[in-house]
Amino acid sequence: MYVVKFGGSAITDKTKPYTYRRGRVAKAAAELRGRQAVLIHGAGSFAHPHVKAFGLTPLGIALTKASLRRLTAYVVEELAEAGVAAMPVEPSDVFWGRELRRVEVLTHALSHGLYPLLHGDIVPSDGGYVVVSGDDMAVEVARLLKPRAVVFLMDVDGIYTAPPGTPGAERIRRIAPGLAVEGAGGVDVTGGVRKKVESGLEIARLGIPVYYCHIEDREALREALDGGHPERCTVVEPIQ
Ligand SMILES: Nc1ncnc2c1ncn2[C@@H]1O[C@H](COP(=O)(O)OP(=O)(O)OP(=O)(O)O)[C@@H](O)[C@H]1O
Ligand SMILES: C=C(C)CCOP(=O)(O)O
Repeated sequence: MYVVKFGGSAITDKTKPYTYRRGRVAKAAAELRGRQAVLIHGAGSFAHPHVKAFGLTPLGIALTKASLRRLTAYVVEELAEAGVAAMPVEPSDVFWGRELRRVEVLTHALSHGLYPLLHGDIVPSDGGYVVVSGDDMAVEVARLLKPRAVVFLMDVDGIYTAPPGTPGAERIRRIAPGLAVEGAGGVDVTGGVRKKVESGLEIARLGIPVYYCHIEDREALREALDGGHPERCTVVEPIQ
């Protein structure tokens, strides 16, 4: 069993509200057929701009949820066309803050041949409502279900020392504890690449390998899922 997160930067254009990048999920889905996986999609330009503009006000929450439902529908339809039957799981039904309280909803779907699909969202918590990133969800699902690997699919081929394309930015092959990087794609309210690296290290501390790969690089994804060492992804080796 695997956990795969389709990053918001990979499936939407985070510089323009509501821009779904059709075709990208399908490419990755081709490598998921025949394997068990919990899927997560990022919020991208369907939710980060709402949270930034309206915060966690009642109207902000309502608008964010509405636009995430649209994005989830696009992802589920595209997965289905590619032969991957996803079961969208409403995060606020199973999470309380960062805690996944109803993991059986995911395992039930897996045992019925479905791919449970979560997404970064606003969920209830002790203090009211909080934003929980899909990256945090990947950590929590990994903690409870101990997948063989966790893969973060991005619109770049891994984690860089500085925003890709800036002078001197280099791709990091292996992430070691203590690494601090900054950056994000477009509008982002959940910590961008720093959060993604922190989440990867948390997962590696559970003894699970983590890969950051380009969503369009099918070969690299296949290698990661097969337990290989894809040259074209950034890797976090399990920390024992
Ligand atoms: N140091 C860096 N390493 C890798 N990517 C970076 C870096 N700095 C900026 N980026 C940009 O960050 C984006 C990926 O991070 P982001 O936080 O947007 O993740 P995501 O998971 O794809 O999005 P979401 O949070 O919406 O799910 C890419 O568009 C990439 O170009
Ligand atoms: C902005 C919201 C509501 C969730 C963010 O989730 P992410 O895109 O996975 O970081």
